[in-house]
Amino acid sequence: MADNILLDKVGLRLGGQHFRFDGSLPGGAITAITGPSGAGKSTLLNLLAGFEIPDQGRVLMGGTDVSGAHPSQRPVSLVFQDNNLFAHLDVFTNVALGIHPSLKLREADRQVVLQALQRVGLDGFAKRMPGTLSGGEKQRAAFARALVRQKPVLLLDEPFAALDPGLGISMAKLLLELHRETANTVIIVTHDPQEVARLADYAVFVESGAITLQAPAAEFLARQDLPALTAFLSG
Ligand SMILES: Nc1ncnc2c1ncn2[C@@H]1O[C@H](COP(=O)(O)OP(=O)(O)OP(=O)(O)O)[C@@H](O)[C@H]1O
Repeated sequence: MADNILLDKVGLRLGGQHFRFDGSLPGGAITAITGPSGAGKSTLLNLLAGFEIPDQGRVLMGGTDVSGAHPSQRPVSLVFQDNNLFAHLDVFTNVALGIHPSLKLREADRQVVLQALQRVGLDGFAKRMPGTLSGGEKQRAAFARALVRQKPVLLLDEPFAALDPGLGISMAKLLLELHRETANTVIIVTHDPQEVARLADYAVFVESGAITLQAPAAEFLARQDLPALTAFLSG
């Protein structure tokens, strides 16, 4: 299950921006990606998800080169800050899309969806439409869909940023619980140093389109030699 991720001299140009990512993210751990606004955190996640394809270098997951692979062919599931759900489909269907994009579900699949909803505390929400859910409930539904996909790598782009702090903390707890059960590889982009402390085993700092530090979370949070990191940590 534990897929480590290797960014092997990945180069990408987007408009006037040039990104160069070189590093490795440990399998089976929670890695936080942090850094100043506009540094390239989402771009790094998009390279992992397959929404961006490198101009140079390679992306490896569990030893397999996925550099040119379509998002659906990668061992990843995704949870973003918002826009995770299709507004015209009920919660059950949104989650079921994680199993089969065609929605051809067997009875066993239906049970898996219902169990995932129960797991994230959305028992009884199957028929609700996304527009009737709170922000936290929408995020729970997105987690349920990521759960049923059962992919070894979970990518999250600021999944709690739009939630109020209390809800963000309870969602982070849910993420930790799910991670302990599955021992999957979790990569989470966050602006919040407290979230790094709360969640991450390992952390990566991105500055001006490159990784400038990668370290175990405790070491990362104690580093005082990178001015941009010091600024980030002091909020
Ligand atoms: N498709 C694109 N074309 C041109 N420039 C882009 C494109 N995508 C991203 N950029 C630029 O690349 C830089 C990095 O963007 P990215 O979204 O990865 O940063 P970020 O670290 O996630 O920022 P934030 O914390 O503000 O979300 C930004 O300056 C952005 O404007």
